[in-house]
Amino acid sequence: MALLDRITEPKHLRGLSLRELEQLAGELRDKIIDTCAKNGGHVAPSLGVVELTIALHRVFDSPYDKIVWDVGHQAYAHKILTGRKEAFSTLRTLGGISGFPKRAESSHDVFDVGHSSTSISASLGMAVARDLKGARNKVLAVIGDGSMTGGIAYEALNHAGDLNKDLVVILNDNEMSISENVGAMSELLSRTVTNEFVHRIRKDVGAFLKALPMVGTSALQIAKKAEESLKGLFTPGMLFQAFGFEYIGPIDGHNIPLLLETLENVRKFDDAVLIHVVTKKGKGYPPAEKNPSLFHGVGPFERETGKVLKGKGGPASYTGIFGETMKKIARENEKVVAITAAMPDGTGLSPFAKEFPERFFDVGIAEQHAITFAAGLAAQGFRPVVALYSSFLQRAYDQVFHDVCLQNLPVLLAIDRAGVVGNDGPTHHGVFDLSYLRVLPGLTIMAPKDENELQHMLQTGLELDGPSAVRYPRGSGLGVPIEQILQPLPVGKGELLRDGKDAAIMAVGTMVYQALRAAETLAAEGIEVAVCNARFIKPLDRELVIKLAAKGRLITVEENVLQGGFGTGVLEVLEEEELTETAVTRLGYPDAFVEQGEQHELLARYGLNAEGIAAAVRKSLGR
Ligand SMILES: Cc1ncc(C[n+]2csc(CCOP(=O)(O)OP(=O)(O)O)c2C)c(N)n1
Ligand SMILES: CC(=O)[C@@H](O)[C@H](O)COP(=O)(O)O
Ligand SMILES: [Mg+2]
Repeated sequence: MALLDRITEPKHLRGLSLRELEQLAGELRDKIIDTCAKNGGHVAPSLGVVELTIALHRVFDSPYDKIVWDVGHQAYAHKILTGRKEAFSTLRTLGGISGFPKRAESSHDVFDVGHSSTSISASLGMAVARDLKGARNKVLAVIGDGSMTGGIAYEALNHAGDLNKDLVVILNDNEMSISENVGAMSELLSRTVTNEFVHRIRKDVGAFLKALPMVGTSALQIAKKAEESLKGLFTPGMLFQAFGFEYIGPIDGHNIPLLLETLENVRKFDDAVLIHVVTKKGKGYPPAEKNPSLFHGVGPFERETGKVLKGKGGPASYTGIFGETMKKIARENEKVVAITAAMPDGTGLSPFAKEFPERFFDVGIAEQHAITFAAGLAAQGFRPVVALYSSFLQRAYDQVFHDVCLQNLPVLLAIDRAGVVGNDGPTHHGVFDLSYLRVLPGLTIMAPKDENELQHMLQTGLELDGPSAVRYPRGSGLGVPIEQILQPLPVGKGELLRDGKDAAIMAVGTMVYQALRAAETLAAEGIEVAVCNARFIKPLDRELVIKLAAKGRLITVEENVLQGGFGTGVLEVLEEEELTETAVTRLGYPDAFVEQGEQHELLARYGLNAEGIAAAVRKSLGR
């Protein structure tokens, strides 16, 4: 019988020998690789923390002790060890278990995640709650080096240093974000990890600590002294000590005995402690070790070779076209600069970075800074393009309002992953941006019907005097021809793609071709429907709205929540024009968080495909 079959709760780990724990690590890796080969998933982050997860669950008493995972994309071993071994085969699928910790899924998932750098704040809150309740449980945050580039992590450290709570922060340092990690902090960490001198001293201190049968404050004091003895070097230890944390490390995060010993010791402290653990991203699966960026988050792949099964050969992705267009534009306009928040590959900017290294900026997982940094550049005459995922842009809402729109600065927001993203689920779906951006005065908002229009919209945004946003979806374009000359579009004008007397569909972005397909189906049934591509969510083409409203039945379609989105904008125009006779049906996402699943499954579920749109038109006509 596999060892894993004996572990239905973390407490079962306590009966295992060291050799068995190591065998268990192998079995966990096997299960993670097997499942992800079928379902896709965050393979490399999860493989890197298998030993750490075993050690955490062996030493601490989850869920009484609270383990807070940052981002949560590395928590697969945690899921398997906490009663979800069978359910793990449903990972990331519609109706299956989430790829991230989720409180609704298990009492061992103590905080919902998906966005980065929240773990120290959340665990500090839990530590304060514990003390207010007079409880004695431990609280642990596990945060990656990439997530330590996010400002909220330092806000939390700053606060924690002030409160001095019993709190453990485990810094899982694999020297990688999704791509290579960036920034001065990352350099400081890796300097320490690779510095021979520091290693030697720490080894000596480690041996000394082992020789003494002591725990608690005295051991910490020695660790502190060791840190202080590193004269002339500024170390992460000094930084974290300045924040009021005791610092332990760096230690090998794949060495189970060392992890157990360290965690056992730390369990007895009641101060704020940071343990710096060094791991290898993708550990134990050669394709992932060799290419940790690809295997950070990957679709289904062939287990034996690591070959990714789909994604090659079809139409270019919107992301790819965005990256290509950026290069084209930058060759013509030297004021154009590109900014990403730790997603150079995900946003398609890596080729731009290669061609224009001085005009490309990866700011780390720092969306707020990315926007204000862009505003500074724009204030000095540059044309910054900030490429962010829709869901992550939410982090920087005040910066878009205060630093960009209020000053009418010409920053272009390239909003990728707008609409449903698929298996990452509700933390990552980009279904709110039209609503939260539409309320900002002076912001021009566009959504292309296809990848060719995307490039023209980027050109349009860059020719405006004020701020603009272009939102486009995850995945392949439609395979339409890509025009070589970039044409700015007339601002605030939609295009009528098809006329029809019975009703009109006003669609934006990904919904335009679906609307056209719906109109074709309806035409075969004798229903004649007009279809327009709105192109601009703001400013809306009022003339077009008025013209189409005259047909008596208007159907708006968007890949956004209905509250405050494109359809709401159309209703506002009708109200302002007193065209209250027109029957309006709005299609979009409801006032609820959209679950995980394949994009096409989710679109079908919410009626946002040709069939759903056709059904809505029939209903509106009473057929
Ligand atoms: C606010 C936010 N921005 C961007 C991301 C995308 N993202 C997910 S994981 C990750 C890298 C995290 O690196 P690290 O914390 O070191 O974890 P590792 O994957 O290396 O284990 C990024 C940029 C995110 N989840 N949240
Ligand atoms: C965990 C995380 O936030 C990212 O890894 C995300 O899963 C990437 O998504 P894409 O695959 O859409 O780039
Ligand atoms: Mg990392």
